[in-house]
Amino acid sequence: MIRNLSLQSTRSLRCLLKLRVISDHLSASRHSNLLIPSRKQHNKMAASVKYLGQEEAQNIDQELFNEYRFSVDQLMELAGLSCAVAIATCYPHDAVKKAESRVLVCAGPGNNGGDGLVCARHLKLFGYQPSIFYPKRPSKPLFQGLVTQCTSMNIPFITELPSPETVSSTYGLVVDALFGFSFKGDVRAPFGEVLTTLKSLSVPICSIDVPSGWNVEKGNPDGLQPDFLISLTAPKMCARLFRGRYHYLGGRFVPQSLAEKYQLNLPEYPGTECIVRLPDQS
Ligand SMILES: NC(=O)C1=CN([C@@H]2O[C@H](COP(=O)(O)OP(=O)(O)OC[C@H]3O[C@@H](n4cnc5c(N)ncnc54)[C@H](OP(=O)(O)O)[C@@H]3O)[C@@H](O)[C@H]2O)[C@@H](O)CC1
Ligand SMILES: [K+]
Repeated sequence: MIRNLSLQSTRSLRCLLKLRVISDHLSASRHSNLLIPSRKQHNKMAASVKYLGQEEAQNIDQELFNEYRFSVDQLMELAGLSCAVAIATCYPHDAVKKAESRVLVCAGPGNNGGDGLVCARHLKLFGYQPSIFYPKRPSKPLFQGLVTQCTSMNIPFITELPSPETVSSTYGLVVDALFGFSFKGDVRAPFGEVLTTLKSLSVPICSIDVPSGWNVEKGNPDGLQPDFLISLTAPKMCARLFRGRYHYLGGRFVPQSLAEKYQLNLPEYPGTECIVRLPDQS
């Protein structure tokens, strides 16, 4: 009798889990049925897409700039746009709980932060109400230009990061653009407390390229646990430990010869889309 019961309960648990996966796909694909690869494609991607080490990611970065002569601005614009498209796909206006779809973008001192500024600008154009927290700004013209563009589009910059409770009650979504694949060692001020605040939020966190504060290869079990991750160019090794709901690939700018040289085995992007969903790692 007990055996039957437990058998039944495992069966019903399994079908509940299946329903959950289907409903997740349906809710995300409600706005983007093109972006959810079939189960077959999923399996193919899971099997073959390459997860990059930190040095490899930096080498590809350098090759894009030095061999292929891309400018940082070009890649950052494409990367930031893909972040905004993926976020809008997964968190359409009605899903961003707070009134006027308020989003807080936390930008760091490097190019990951630059992606965040570009993402904020595109989210504004998509009808979201982004604000930006940008505590440490590089003095380079690229970043000054990005700040000017945001300011001229009435995207406010906040100078202090409020308490987790205030952030969670003011914004429906937080974009983590603090650190990407060049994060190294223990987090240095002023970003330690920023990460502590982000870890205590009760609203979804969308991480760009790498969940900030994670070791790019080994991850960080005590670190941020974002709901959403968009890997740029190709996923980093730590992305294998991502357990949120949405994992996307963006930054559709990799020349075939470079993809072949590093055997990236990137999945196909559907049609003209600038993002593609990657399979869950669970
Ligand atoms: N290549 C591509 O395909 C593309 C790459 N793109 C984007 O570039 C990102 C990589 O950008 P990135 O190299 O500027 O490094 P990033 O991760 O932003 O951080 C560097 C900054 O963080 C700081 N810092 C580091 N460790 C720290 C710590 N423990 N505690 C505190 N601070 C720390 C470090 O300071 P430093 O060590 O130099 O003093 C430096 O200021 C990549 O993830 C992607 O998002 C896209 O734009 C386009 C396509
Ligand atoms: K990040």
